[in-house]
Amino acid sequence: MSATRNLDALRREIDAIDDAILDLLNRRAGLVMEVGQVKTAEKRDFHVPNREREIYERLLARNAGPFPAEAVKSVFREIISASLALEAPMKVAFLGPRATFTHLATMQHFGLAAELVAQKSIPAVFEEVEKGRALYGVVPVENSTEGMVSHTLDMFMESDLKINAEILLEVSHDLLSRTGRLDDVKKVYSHPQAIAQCRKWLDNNLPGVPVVDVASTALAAQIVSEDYAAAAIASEFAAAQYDLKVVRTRIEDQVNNFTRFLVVGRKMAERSGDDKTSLMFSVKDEPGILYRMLEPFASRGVNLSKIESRPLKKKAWEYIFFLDLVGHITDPVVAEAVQDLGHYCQFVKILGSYPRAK
Ligand SMILES: O=C(O)C(=O)C[C@]1(C(=O)O)C=C[C@@H](O)C=C1
Repeated sequence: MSATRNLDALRREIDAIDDAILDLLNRRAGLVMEVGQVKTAEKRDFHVPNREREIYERLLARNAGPFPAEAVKSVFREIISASLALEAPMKVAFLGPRATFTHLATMQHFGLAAELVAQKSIPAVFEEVEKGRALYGVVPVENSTEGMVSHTLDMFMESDLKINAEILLEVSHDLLSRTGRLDDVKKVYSHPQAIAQCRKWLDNNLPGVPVVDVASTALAAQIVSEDYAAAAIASEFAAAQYDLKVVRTRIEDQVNNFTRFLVVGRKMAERSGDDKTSLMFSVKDEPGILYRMLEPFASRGVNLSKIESRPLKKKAWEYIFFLDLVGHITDPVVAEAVQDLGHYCQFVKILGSYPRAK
């Protein structure tokens, strides 16, 4: 006799476990609904990112496998997303159209039960949140295939929204078409940055085939859904959305291609213990100023993770700086350094302290 149990017996046991999981999920949902009533009575926020983080961290530390850590995170992200929707529906605006990488990043961060609303532009995403029609907005900020860093950074010059979180998404491009055959492709559509990221692959595999720039990878997929002789460079997710076949996967020239997105909201995020702070400022135009504006951070050992400059639109040759540092604005050394920086600046604006994405 074999030591392994037969398939029917194993499946019966799996069924019993699934029943127990489902019963527990419903018991959990009942408690969450009670939490919702308490929050309504006490006028508290329904969405509590710090509590969610605590749950993930506790479970990931507890998990001994073989169920993969990544799957623990995604299963519980959906459980919590659906639970929150039982308390109060949560609306999140993102830079659309649907099936862009921003859409993917938004789903990854908020789960599938949040109500995700596509917007036509970065200013429209900000406006939805400013007017209170959405609780959060998601926009690309760095190395993006959907939009430029500068558009998002410029928004903070006028807007008082705060950065609540950052999302890092590994961006991978597929070639998509109606037929799924490389020989049929007589034209390629995509966003200019996606095209740039797949340049070598295109030269080697589709030499001489015209490549057309469009506003987003999702729009490329939409166009191709009506043209049998064309292909789009877009995500695998766009293939499903626009009923396209995958001609080739992962056609980007560089692996490990990450795009960074920002989640903006009307309030400051709470401290998580491993945070980052973004700020913007403009300095007086005088000799040695660049050196002096970095000194308050260097002398206190505050780690700067990024600095960018943008021309001030109203005045030629004057610049605004965007700075990311490691730490929370309520950390004494960070607060002191920022206060010192203020002595050399026309203005300093804190854009938010938020958990560092891993
Ligand atoms: O603990 C809470 O405050 C809840 O609302 C419950 C819960 C959860 O499902 O665990 C749901 C949403 C919140 O963002 C955090 C946690």
